[in-house]
Amino acid sequence: MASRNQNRPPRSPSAKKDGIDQVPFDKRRKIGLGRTVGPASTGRMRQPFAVVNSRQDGMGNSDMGSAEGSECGTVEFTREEVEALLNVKFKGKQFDFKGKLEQMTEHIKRLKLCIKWFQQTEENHVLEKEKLQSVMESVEKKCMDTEVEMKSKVEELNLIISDLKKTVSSLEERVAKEESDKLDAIECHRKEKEARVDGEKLQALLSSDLEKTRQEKSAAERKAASFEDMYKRAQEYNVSLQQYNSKLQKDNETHSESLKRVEMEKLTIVENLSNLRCHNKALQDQLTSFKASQDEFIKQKESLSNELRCLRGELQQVRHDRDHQVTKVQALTAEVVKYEEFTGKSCVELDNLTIKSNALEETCSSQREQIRILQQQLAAANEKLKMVDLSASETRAEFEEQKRIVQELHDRLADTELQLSEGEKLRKKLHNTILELKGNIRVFCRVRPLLPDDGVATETAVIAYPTSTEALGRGIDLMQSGQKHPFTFDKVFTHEASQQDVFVEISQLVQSALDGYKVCIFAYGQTGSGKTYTMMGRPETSEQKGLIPRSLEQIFQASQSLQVQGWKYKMQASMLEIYNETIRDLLSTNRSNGLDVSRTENGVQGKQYTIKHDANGNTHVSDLTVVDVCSIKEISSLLQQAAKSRSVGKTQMNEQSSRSHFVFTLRISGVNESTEQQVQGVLNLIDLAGSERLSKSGSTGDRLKETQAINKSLSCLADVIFALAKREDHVPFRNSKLTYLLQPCLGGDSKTLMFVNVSPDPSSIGESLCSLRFAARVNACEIGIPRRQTTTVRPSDSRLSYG
Ligand SMILES: Nc1ncnc2c1ncn2[C@@H]1O[C@H](COP(=O)(O)OP(=O)(O)OP(=O)(O)O)[C@@H](O)[C@H]1O
Repeated sequence: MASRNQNRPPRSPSAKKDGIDQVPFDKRRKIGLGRTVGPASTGRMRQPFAVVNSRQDGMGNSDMGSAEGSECGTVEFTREEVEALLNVKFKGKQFDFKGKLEQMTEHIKRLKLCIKWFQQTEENHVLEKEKLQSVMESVEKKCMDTEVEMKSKVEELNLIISDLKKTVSSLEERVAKEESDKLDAIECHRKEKEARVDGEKLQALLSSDLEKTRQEKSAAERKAASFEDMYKRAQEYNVSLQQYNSKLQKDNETHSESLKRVEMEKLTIVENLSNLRCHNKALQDQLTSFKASQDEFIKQKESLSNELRCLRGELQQVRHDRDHQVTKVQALTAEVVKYEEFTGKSCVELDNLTIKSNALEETCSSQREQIRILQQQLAAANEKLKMVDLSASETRAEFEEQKRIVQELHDRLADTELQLSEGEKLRKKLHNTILELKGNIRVFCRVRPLLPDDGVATETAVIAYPTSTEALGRGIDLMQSGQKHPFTFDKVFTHEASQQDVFVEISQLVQSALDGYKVCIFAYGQTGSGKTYTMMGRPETSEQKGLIPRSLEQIFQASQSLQVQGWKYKMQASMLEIYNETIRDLLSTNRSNGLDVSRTENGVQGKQYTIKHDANGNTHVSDLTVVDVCSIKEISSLLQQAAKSRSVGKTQMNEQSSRSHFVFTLRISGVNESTEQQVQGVLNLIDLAGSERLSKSGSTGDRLKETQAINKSLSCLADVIFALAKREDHVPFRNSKLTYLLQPCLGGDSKTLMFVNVSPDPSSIGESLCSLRFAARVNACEIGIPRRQTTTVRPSDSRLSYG
């Protein structure tokens, strides 16, 4: 025991003053729940062992002796030396305790040196890492800046390029459009010209036709005039012929009268015929001549009539011709008018087209000018683009260079990270070794938020969290009457920490229950500090579920995913509470008035449960209901049943949930049929009753009895912790049901974690200080070495059973 005490770190005077067994920061920082299983880890601290050095002469007087003399920090260890140091075996005769003690002292000194060296190396590593990270960050920042700048430049350029491309394409489109317009206009112009020429030709033709027609018209008019003259003359001639005819008829009448007279005369003459025969003959001759002249006149008349008829026909023809010519003239006149109109229209159209053509020519020339300007602009833009390309390629080259540097730094960082991870592995191994040598219990502190019932403004906060690097996330300062009480734990959760945040920190611990470790998590703190909230929470809401439901969910999920590796798990759950130093089975189906009952020959009586620990450190409570569970659903219903059992007890006996200690136990047995491995883990999740000062509680009667029972069991817990901390020969585990139940967790080979729950309410500062002091003591307490329960089974023996 004396030699173990030499290994312990010196206590700070302030810690002593506070009555706290404080462990220095650096040492505690490495404290964790390692799970190294090997020849070294399976050995217990209390077992005798021999020292064997890596570069040794068999008695440990090796090169490491050089390290031994210089504690100032110039000593260095190689990996082999460290491993040799971790795997030392002490030599000597069986009962040469003195020799062995010396060897152990030597070995412990070397271990200290090694730990010191490692701490320095680790600090150096951390410093180097930080340096590298800062360099890396600055370079990455620079690089990112450059990248961002580049990106923005490239984007800008891309924008300019796209703008220019758009402009060019739009201009090209416009040019093409203008060209096509121009071509259309030219085509139109050409067509118009052709139409104009055709029109002109047509006009000329029409003009000549018109001229011809005019000539024809004038000829026709002349002809018509001549025909009219002729008609007039023919009419006149007709009139004269009619006059002549009437004259001839008159003459004929006169001649007839003359003939009559002649005949009369003939008669006279006949009378005077003879006389006148001659005369008659002459007269007859005269008559014949007259007849001949009459025939001739008749003939002449007939020929004149024929001529008149002809002339009339001719006149008719001329009239007809004239009418025809007049209609023709009229048609020609209309045609002339039409042509004149058409020619006028064509002229207007031609003028319009000429104007349009002129306008188009003007547009063409202006567009030609515009195209020229745009081409100039394009050339300038191309020039600019070239420049920009040049600068972009320069920037790209710079970027590539930066990228290369970043890559180099990445590589260096990866190397360093590799080194660090190697170091981390070594650190973990050393840490586990330290933990195993020290057998510490981990302590997490959780501060609940201020509740409306606290009735205190946040300004009067009495809890602060130090922000120094060494205490960040691990320190908590309690202010009481202007005095600061600093505490450091493995982890401190502020009032802002969620249930998930808390669970993340313990999930590894829960996982190790599946790996065959005994795991115990319990919550300690004054009434109303948040123990039940932390352990159970509100299982019905996913965000406020506590550690118990979350742990069980994880256990079932992990056990299922391990099935692919050949693992088969069997789980058994039990739940009990310790109320007034009495164990109560919360899953018992025979409950009466909140008490478990059993029927005996003498009638019904309360069950007496006894706690037993076997050689493997497994705890058994006689007659306790143990239920096989296969799913989280089953466990949830059991938890509900337990909650009901507790609440029944509460109602009947006017107790509060905090008036009893709640213990949930899950036994996990795993068999791997392929590797023939067997593990047995236990997960104990405990919600302790709330500590309360009698003076403050003002309890009386049953309530006073409960408070006294709680305080007694908690003070028994404190006694056990203090005895363990002082490494006393006798640890009073049996003084209370709670401590006896927790014996394997506190003094055995469990991985144990204590939550100390603290209320931020200033009126609770006294209790908070007590809780924190107690927790600090627990933190400094050395318990057994976590040991994994694993065996290799014969395939036929793979069925598990509990005693
Ligand atoms: N972290 C937290 N966030 C929000 N509310 C909390 C938190 N911790 C505790 N509370 C609330 O504080 C109140 C007291 O918490 P809880 O019942 O868990 O305390 P307790 O320590 O178990 O008390 P007791 O010892 O009397 O059982 C409850 O209303 C709970 O919801």
